Amino acid sequence: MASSSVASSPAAKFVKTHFDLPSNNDNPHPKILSFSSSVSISSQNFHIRRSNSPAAVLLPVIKASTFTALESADISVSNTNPKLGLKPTILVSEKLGEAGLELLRRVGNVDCSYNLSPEELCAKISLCDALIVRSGTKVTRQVFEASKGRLKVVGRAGVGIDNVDLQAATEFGCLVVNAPTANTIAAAEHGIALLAAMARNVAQADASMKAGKWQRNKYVGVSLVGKTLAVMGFGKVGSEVARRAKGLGMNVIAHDPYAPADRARAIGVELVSFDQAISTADFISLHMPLTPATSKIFNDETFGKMKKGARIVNVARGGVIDEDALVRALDNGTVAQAALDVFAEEPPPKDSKLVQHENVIVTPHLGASTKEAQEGVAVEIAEAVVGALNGELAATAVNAPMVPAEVLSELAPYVVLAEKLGRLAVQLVAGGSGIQSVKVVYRSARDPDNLDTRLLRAMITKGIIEPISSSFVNLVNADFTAKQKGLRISEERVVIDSSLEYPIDSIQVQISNVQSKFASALSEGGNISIDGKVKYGIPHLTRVGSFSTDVSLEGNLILCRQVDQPGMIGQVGNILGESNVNVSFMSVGRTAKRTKAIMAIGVDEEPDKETLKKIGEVAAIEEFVFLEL
Ligand SMILES: NC(=O)C1=CN([C@@H]2O[C@H](COP(=O)(O)OP(=O)(O)OC[C@H]3O[C@@H](n4cnc5c(N)ncnc54)[C@H](O)[C@@H]3O)[C@@H](O)[C@H]2O)C=CC1
Ligand SMILES: O=C(O)C(=O)COP(=O)(O)O
Repeated sequence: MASSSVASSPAAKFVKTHFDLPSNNDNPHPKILSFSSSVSISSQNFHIRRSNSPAAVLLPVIKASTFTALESADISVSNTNPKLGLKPTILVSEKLGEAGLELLRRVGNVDCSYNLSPEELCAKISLCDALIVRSGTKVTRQVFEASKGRLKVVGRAGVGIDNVDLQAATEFGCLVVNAPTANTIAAAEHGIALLAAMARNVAQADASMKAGKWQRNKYVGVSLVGKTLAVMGFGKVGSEVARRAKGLGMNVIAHDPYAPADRARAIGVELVSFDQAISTADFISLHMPLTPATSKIFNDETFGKMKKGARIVNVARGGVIDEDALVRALDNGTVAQAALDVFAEEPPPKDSKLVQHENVIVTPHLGASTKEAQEGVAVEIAEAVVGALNGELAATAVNAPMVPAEVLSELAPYVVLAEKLGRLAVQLVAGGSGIQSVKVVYRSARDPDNLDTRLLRAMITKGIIEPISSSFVNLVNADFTAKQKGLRISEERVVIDSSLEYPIDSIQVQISNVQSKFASALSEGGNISIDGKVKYGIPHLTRVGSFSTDVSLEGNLILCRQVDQPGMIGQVGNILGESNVNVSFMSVGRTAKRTKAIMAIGVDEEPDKETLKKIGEVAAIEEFVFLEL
C-alpha cells in the first residue's frame, strides 16, 4: 500500500486520501495535484463528489479511465501509469454463475472464497473493494468495521437482503445492490414443484421406496385441479405462481393489500382479504416479504382460521411463519401438510420438529437455485457491482446514495417529514384497495426550478412502499421501484408568498382512488390527504382530510374523530394513562364549534389491543386509527 501526496489548491475543500496499489516501486502511484472548487473529495477513499451537482456521484474506485474524467472535471491528475490499472478486488463468498464472474474479472481481481467463517471473512474484507454474497453469508456490522472503509459495494446475488446489515452499510458509506428480477421464475417454479410434490407425497414415497418398501395405499394424495389456491403476496413471484396454478386448473385467489386489482384481474385472479383467503383456500402459498408486519403472520390464531386440512407452501421467508405454531397445527390436523423451502433459522437445527414432521417436505432454500436463474442473477449482480465501482447510480441500489452535504443539511428535516407523511398515508389505506396514484404538493416561496424535490419524492415513495413490500427505496431506485409496482407519483409545486429562507413551507400527500381506514382522512375530492410542515426543525402533521391539526411526528399517533364536546381529551388521556401509555402531544382540530373534531394524540408507547378497544368504546368517538411512524 502506498500513500499519495496531494497538493491542494487554496480552493480545495478537504483532501485526505490514500490509494491502494500493488507494492511495486516500479509503478509510480497517482497524485492528484490540483482541483477546482467545484469538486470535493471525501475522506472515504475515492469517493469523489461534485459539490455543485444535486446528487453526488459515488465513485468508489479510481481507475485509469476515471482519471480522464477527473481531468475533464477540472481535476488535474499526474504521475499515473494507465497500465497500472488500479484494479479493485472483488470477493465472491458464495457460488456465483460463470457469466457473472467473467464480467467481474474484466474489471477487477476476483477472489472466490466460499464457506468463510465470520472471522475469516472479517480478516479478508479489509483487502476488498466489493463483496458479492447470496443468502448464506452474514454481512454484519463487524464486517463493515473490519473493512476499515475499503469496502465500497456489497452485491446480493438475489432478492432478500436480510443477511446484510443495511444500517451499518449506510453508516460506513458502503453501497448495497441486489438482483431483484432474475430469480423470480425459479422461485415460482419451485413453489409449484413443492405444491405438486406435497399433494402427491412424492418425497415421502421416494424415501419409503429407497428403504425397500412398496406402500401404495399409504401415499394416496390429493388432486390440485378444481382446488382453491390462495397466493399470499401478489408481487413478482406470487403472480407467476398464480399464472402457473391457473394452468393446472386451480381456482386462484390472492391476498395482497397493496397489489393493483387490475393486474390480478388480468390473469384471472381475485384479490380478497387475508381472512377470506386463508379460510377458503385448500392450498396456501406464501410470497410476501419478511417485514415487521408479516413476521409470524401465520400463527396459532391464523392457523385456527384456516379451512381444516389446509396445505401450506413457503418459498418466501421462514420468519413469516411461527414455526412452533405450525408444528401444533400439523399435529392437530388444522394443517394437513406443509412444503417449506425457507426457515426462521438457516440451516434449521438438526432436531427441528418441523423438518422431521412426517407431513412436512423440505428443501434447503433452493427457490433460486436453477442454472438459468443463477446465471441471470450472476450477470445482474455483476453489472450492478461493476456499475457501482465505476461510480454509476445503480437502479437496484438498496441503501442511501451520497447526497452533497449542503443539499442534505438544508433538506434534512423535510426528508424526515416526507418519509413520515408517506408512511402515515399508506397506513390510512384500507386493506384490499390497491394504491396506484399518489400526488405530492409542495408549497414553497422558492422558484419551482430551484427546488430539487427528487430526494423528497424518493422519501415519500420510501415511506409508502417500504411498509408493504420487500423493496428498499432510496434516491437512486425510488422512481424505478414505484414504476415497477404500478405506482404513479405526480408532483405539483405551488409558489406561495412566504420566507425564502426555508426551502419548503408545507408538503401535502394525496392517495387517490382508495378507501381509507379513517374516513375523515378523505378530502372533499375523495382522496386520502394529509399535510405536514417542519416547525423548529421538527416534522409536524398539520392537516388530515379537511381537519387542521398540529402534532409532532415523533413516536406513534392515534387519530380520533369525535363529536366536539367538553371532556374528550380527559377521557382518552385517562384511558391511555391507565395503561401506562405516555402522551407526548395532543391537538384538536375541528370544522366548526361543537360539530366534528379530530384529535391527534402522539404516544411514546404502542397501546395494547385492550386500550385501543376502550378508546373505540368512548361514545362520542366515531372512528379512530393507530398509526406507527
Ligand atoms: N426461496 C427463495 O430462494 C426465494 C425467495 N424469495 C422471497 O420471495 C418473496 C417475494 O419476492 P418477490 O415476489 O420478488 O417480491 P415482491 O416485492 O415483488 O413481492 C412481494 C409482494 O408482497 C406484498 N405484500 C407486502 N405485505 C404483504 C402482506 N402483509 N400480505 C400480503 N402481501 C403482502 C407486496 O405488496 C408485494 O406485492 C420475498 O420474501 C423474497 O425474499 C425470492 C426469490 C427466491
Ligand atoms: O433471492 C432471494 O431472496 C433468495 O431467497 C435466494 O437466495 P439464494 O441466493 O439462493 O441464497
